[in-house]
Amino acid sequence: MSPYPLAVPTGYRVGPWTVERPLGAGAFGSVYAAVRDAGPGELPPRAALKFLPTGTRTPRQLRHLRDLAEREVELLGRLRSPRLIRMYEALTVDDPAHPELDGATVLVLEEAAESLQTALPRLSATDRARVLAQVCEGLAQLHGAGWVHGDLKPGNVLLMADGSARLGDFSTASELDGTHAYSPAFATADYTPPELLWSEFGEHGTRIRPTADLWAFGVLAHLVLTDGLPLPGGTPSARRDAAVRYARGAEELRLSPELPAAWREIVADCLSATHEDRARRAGRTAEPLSARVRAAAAGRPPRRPRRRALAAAGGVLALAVAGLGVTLLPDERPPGSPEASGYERCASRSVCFFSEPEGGGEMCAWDGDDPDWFDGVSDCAWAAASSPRSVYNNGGPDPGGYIRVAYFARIGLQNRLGCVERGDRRNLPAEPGVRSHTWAKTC
Ligand SMILES: Nc1ncnc2c1ncn2[C@@H]1O[C@H](COP(=O)(O)OP(=O)(O)OP(=O)(O)O)[C@@H](O)[C@H]1O
Repeated sequence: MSPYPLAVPTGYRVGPWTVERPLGAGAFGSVYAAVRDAGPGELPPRAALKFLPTGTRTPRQLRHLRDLAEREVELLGRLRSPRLIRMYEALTVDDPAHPELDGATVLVLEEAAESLQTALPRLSATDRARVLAQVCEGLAQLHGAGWVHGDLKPGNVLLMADGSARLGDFSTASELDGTHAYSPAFATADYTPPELLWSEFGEHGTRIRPTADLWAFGVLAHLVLTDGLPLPGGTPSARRDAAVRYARGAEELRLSPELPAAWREIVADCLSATHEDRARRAGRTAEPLSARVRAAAAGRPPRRPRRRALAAAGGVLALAVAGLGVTLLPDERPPGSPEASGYERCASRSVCFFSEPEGGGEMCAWDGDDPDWFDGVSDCAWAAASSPRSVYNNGGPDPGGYIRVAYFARIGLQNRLGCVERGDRRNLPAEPGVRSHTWAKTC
C-alpha cells in the first residue's frame, strides 16, 4: 500500500500545475512537487501541492477532512508572515475519470527542500540552534496574529533551499476566541501538553491555548538539541504515562545532560507541567520566549532575570521573587537601601525605569531582557498607564559586552525608541510608552 493517503501519478495536472514527484506525506495530506506551465504570471514556477482527500471517504471522515482543509486554507489565506509557509492558491480537483482524486482539495504551497524530520541528522549544532530560533519566531508570529498551531513537531517544520525554517501544516491550527481556541485535537501525543492528554473533546473540538505550542516547542528543542525526547519511555503510550506521572507530581522532569546550559532553563520553562506555570515561566505566547531563544541560539548568556522586576511604590521596596520558580543567588543583593531615593534606588547590575523625571515616582527594574513589559518576564503595571519619564542603566560589566540597554515602543523589541549607555541616567520624553527592552552591545 502506498504510504501516501492519496497517490497522485507523475505528470498529473491540476489547474496550471503538473505533478513532478512526491515530497512527503502525513496522516491526511500527500505532498508533491509540481511545476507550472500556464496560469497567472504572479504564481511561481514551482510549488508543493498538498492533496487532501476531501472527495472520497465516508461522510464522517469527510466532515473531519473538510474541517482540516478549511482551517489550513483559512489561516494561510489570511496570514502572511516570513516564518510561515506561504499558500499561493487552493484548488479542487474536478476529475470524475479518477474517482480517488475527484473532489480532493489541493493547497498550492511554497516549496520547501525538506522537513526538519528528515534533515535533522545532517544538521550541525549551530544550524540546529538557528532552526529552533526561527521556529520560535514563527510561533511568535502565529500567536501574535491570534492563532495556535496545535501540532508542532519536526515533520511540520519545513526547511527552505537556503536552510531557513518555516512552520507548515496548519490543518490543526485554530484562531483564538478570547484566551482559547478550538482544535480538532489531532496533535501528536509526544508533543501534547499534559493538560490536553485528558482533556475533553467538545462540540467544537479541544480547547487549547498558545501555551500548548510552548510545551511542543520544549519537546522539539530537547529533541533537536539532544536527539532524544524529554520524557522517558520506549513507546508513545509509555511516554504519555510518564507525562501524566510528571503532571501529577509523581515524577520529576529529567532533562538530558547533553542539553546545552544556555537552553536548559528555556526547555524546562516550556515543559512546565501546567498551563499556569508555563504561562508564568515561559510566557502566555511564544512572543516573550522568542528573545530568550534567539539569545541562546546566538550563544549569548541567557538574559532572563534571575529575579522578577523589582517594583518600588511610594518608597517601599518589594522583592517580588515568589512564584517564578526563581531563586535569589547568594551574591545578589536587594536594590539600593530602603532609605535610598531617586536614581539611587536602582540596584547595581540593573536597568531601572521610573515613572517620574530624575528617578522619581515608581520604579521597575530588571537585570535581564524583557520582550513584553506587561506580559513577559514581569509586569511593570504602572507603565501600562504612563510612559517612563527617566531611566538609569546601572548595569555591571558583562563578558559578552551586553552593557547598554535599548528600549522599544512595541513588544518583541520592535520600534526602537532609544538606548542608554552603562552608567547613564537621564530623563525621557513623555511619549510614546516603552513596551520592551534588551541589553545590547552597541547603542
Ligand atoms: N510546502 C512543502 N514543501 C515541501 N515539502 C512539504 C511541504 N509541505 C509538506 N511537505 C512534506 O509533506 C509532509 C506531510 O505534510 P503535512 O504535515 O502538511 O501533512 P499532514 O497530513 O497534514 O500531516 P500530519 O500527519 O502532521 O497531520 C511533511 O512532513 C513534509 O515532509
